[in-house]
Amino acid sequence: MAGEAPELSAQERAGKAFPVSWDQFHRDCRALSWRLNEVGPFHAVIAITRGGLVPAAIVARELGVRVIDTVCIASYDHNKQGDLQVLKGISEAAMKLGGGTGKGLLIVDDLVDTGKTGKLVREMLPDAHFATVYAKPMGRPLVDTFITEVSQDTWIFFPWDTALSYHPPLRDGAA
Ligand SMILES: O=P(O)(O)OC[C@H]1O[C@H](OP(=O)(O)OP(=O)(O)O)[C@H](O)[C@@H]1O
Ligand SMILES: Nc1nc2[nH]cnc2c(=O)[nH]1
Ligand SMILES: [Mg+2]
Repeated sequence: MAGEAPELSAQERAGKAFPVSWDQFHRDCRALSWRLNEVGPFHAVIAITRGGLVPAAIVARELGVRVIDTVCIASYDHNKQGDLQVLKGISEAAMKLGGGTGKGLLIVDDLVDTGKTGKLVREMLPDAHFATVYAKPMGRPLVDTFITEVSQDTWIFFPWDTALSYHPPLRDGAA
């Protein structure tokens, strides 16, 4: 049939799936906190929304940090990456705590993929420490601390985006 092939989403292009349960995510965030405890103390945590909110809450709890700010960035519309849009910047109060360059601040996100989101936030806070739970090779050089590396052709499914559902058996007719 004539016509263009439908554009593949980032998730379809990735091919491999890496589903993460709440338990696993919590364990990985605790492991991240252990590593960050060697680096801190931090004056404040800056969560890159929305995915960074969940690890930021866990890490802030473990490290005893009570000042939490957000930088709100939209890039993936479901699973296609578009232009980055900063919907809310870092607050004046958090900027002040980081001396204008982010020194002593901890940026937290769930993952780096292409690194575009992380690069943008690093430009806002060049002296901050940037931590993610997961990292793909393209974004990895931007991150100071992370827990698990997954291949570039893997799509990570977070527990807040998924639900338990029926899975058919491997062998046809075995159901
Ligand atoms: O390294 P990159 O290729 O820039 O991708 C990484 C970003 O993509 C996801 O956020 P998304 O834009 O999907 O928004 P969300 O956090 O609101 O889900 C993820 O939470 C990271 O912030
Ligand atoms: N959930 C999810 N969001 C992403 N945004 C960019 N890469 C990913 C990924 O692997 N999983
Ligand atoms: Mg995000």
